Amino acid sequence: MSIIVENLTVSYRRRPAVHHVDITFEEHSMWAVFGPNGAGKSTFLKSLMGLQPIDTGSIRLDGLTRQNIAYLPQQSDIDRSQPMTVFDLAAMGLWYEIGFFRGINAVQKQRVHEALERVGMQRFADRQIAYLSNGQFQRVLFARMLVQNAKFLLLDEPFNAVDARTTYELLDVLQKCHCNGHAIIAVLHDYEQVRAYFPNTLLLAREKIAAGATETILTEPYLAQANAKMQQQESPEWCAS
Ligand SMILES: Nc1ncnc2c1ncn2[C@@H]1O[C@H](COP(=O)(O)OP(=O)(O)OP(=O)(O)O)[C@@H](O)[C@H]1O
Repeated sequence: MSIIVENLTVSYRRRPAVHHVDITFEEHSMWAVFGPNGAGKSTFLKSLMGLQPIDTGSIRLDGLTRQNIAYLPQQSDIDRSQPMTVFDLAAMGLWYEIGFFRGINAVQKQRVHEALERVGMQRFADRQIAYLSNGQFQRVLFARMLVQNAKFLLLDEPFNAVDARTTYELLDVLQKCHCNGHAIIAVLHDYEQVRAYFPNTLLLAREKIAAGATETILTEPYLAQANAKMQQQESPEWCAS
């Protein structure tokens, strides 16, 4: 089982945000996607999910269906004002199994409660999501992702605007998912988190700068190369090819 990305280019108004990227994500792997601001990290993740049209190249799901990939978008992409309880939001992880209109059975209900338990939100099951803190809301989004029970978990800046304790506990949840055989691909900004928790890193600066074992990728020469590449691409002379 793998996600195979070949020669991927994704543009906004003909300007590439992701440029000729090749990489394969194998099952059971744990990857950080790291790079400067505007490096195309979120765009890359959205294109893996089929949420962003691609210009060239391909994304092949080998031995996987879309149902096997769960996606946790940035909090800013989610409308929190709608009336919905914590339980209902977590239960949306069952969508691939039941669609919008069927009710959930006792076993599925139990799965939702277990997922809420794993992220420390079981006692808030009946609370409206509008009343949650950022950290609590992120815990519920993690529960929704756990309920889906997908083979690959894709997360876009999951710890942005989240308190330190929640970040630590959710990193622990991710590590357990990895130990239980799930593959994880997360866009992250925090160098120390990547070094401490993620065995592999894809370093992006619109192009792939490097990919592989984190200790060999998050090094001064590669990081400098990523920054230089971004500056070069910001210049008016840079012409995508
Ligand atoms: N919807 C959009 N329309 C036009 N341009 C966009 C859009 N989304 C992103 N971009 C541009 O594409 C480039 C890559 O953006 P993206 O958000 O993928 O990068 P990122 O690495 O996730 O950035 P950050 O770390 O700042 O969140 C940036 O130059 C950004 O301005």
